[in-house]
Amino acid sequence: MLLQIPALLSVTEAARCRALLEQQEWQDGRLTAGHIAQHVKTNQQLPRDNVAAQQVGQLILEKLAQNPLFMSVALPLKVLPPLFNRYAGGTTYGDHIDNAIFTMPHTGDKVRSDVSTTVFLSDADAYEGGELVISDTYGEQRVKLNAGDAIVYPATSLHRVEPVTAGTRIGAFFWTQSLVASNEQRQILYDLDVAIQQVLQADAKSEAGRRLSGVYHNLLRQWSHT
Ligand SMILES: O=C(O)CCC(=O)C(=O)O
Ligand SMILES: [Fe+2]
Repeated sequence: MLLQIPALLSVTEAARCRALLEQQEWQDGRLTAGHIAQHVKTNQQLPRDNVAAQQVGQLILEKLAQNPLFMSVALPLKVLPPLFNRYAGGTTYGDHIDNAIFTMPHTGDKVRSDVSTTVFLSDADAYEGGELVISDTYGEQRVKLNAGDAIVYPATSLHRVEPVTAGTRIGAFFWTQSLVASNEQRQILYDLDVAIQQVLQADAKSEAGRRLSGVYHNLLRQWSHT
């Protein structure tokens, strides 16, 4: 399931992050690409030890932790610190599937990528092209969001970023290991959560809401791994 998270960062926050990141020294994205990505990746990235990138990454992690939509759809167990990329002058990232296992900086903890996220930091009208094209069970979804908005999608999906033919696209991207590895089970839990919130908004003391909430937690107990 693809889910948009509107205004994960405010327009002002996104502009401030973008201004800071623009001044940094960007590297060839191929440096961090695996064998297959080497051939399809021409974008740029900031190195993990870039201090400005770490600061913006920290802000994004704090915003995620306060975002009910992200918590509900991703059910995060471990979130890798965000990385940053830049596309301009026709650069692109062709079709690929993300690596399954990453290493958490500092701790060396292994993280399985269940959920992929891109946070758009450039305004959609600031560049041409640059759509994130994600293949899911219903076909190709073309995603191009405003600065501060994020898209969450299953890490199992084939995806690419179309060449940016004018202007510059800067974004953050990162992977999350979910408490629930299965896309299908996460989708069921998300739909159930949305329904429960609707029932409880209409009637905070709803008996049905209380029972459904119990079902949610009992399913999560069965399906989660920590
Ligand atoms: O730039 C994006 O939106 C996605 C980047 C991406 O797919 C990756 O780095 O694996
Ligand atoms: Fe990717």
